[in-house]
Amino acid sequence: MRSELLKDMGFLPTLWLSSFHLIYLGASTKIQNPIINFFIFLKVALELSGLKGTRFKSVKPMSESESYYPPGRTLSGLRPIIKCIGELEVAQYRISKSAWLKEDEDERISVITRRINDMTGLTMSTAEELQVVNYGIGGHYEPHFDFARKEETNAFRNLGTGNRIATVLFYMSDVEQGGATVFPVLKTALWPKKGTAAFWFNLFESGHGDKRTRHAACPVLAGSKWVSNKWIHEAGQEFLRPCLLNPPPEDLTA
Ligand SMILES: O=C(O)CCC(=O)C(=O)O
Ligand SMILES: [Fe+2]
Repeated sequence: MRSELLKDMGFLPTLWLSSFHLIYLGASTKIQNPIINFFIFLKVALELSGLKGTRFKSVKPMSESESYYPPGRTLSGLRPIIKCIGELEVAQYRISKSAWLKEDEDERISVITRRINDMTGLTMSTAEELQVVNYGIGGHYEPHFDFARKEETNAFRNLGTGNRIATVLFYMSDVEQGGATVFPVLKTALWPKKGTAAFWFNLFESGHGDKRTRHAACPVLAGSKWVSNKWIHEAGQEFLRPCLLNPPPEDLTA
């Protein structure tokens, strides 16, 4: 049925087959209509790409030194995360620049949020702000989970909205070489392509973290990589993605 529909739409089959990455993990999803959701997905992803270059109030330009390495430190062993708000954070696990874009800052951000709600069927009322990330050459993010694991009892506590139930990752640019998002357990690589996006549930319906969602951003070898993340939280999803009492197999949880 889907392929018949796509044939009628002419240009879509290639996009659907080669550019659109949608990962479904867990027993079920509330994405009922893949065709409609595909259009919304594509539209949001393209709109996001169009945001590049926009000046946002909360995003202060970085000085030359901030956009490189912290003064007085050597390259060895230091991997700074450079935040566009001008703060610099040194981390062992990633090199990137990031900014959080507020709803009320630009009409396009709230439109995008509404579309993410349309395409996932999940409420955005407890979601985090949109995070835009840029990786230069060598920029990467080591394997991690987006959700807080059992032992990380304090993570997201200040938000009061539970764990990160799902992730939407938009690719806002192509990358000349490198920069794939890899899911080692799933043996899956998503190659960044402007206007595409990935969606996955981080948590099972029981609320347990899904180990299979472990992922990493491979180093950018040539070019520059732009992505944005929308992290959707548990609170408010009770009737949209009802809980299951049965826990998943222990070896799948983290
Ligand atoms: O840049 C990517 O491909 C993945 C980013 C990511 O996993 C994250 O920001 O949590
Ligand atoms: Fe991630």
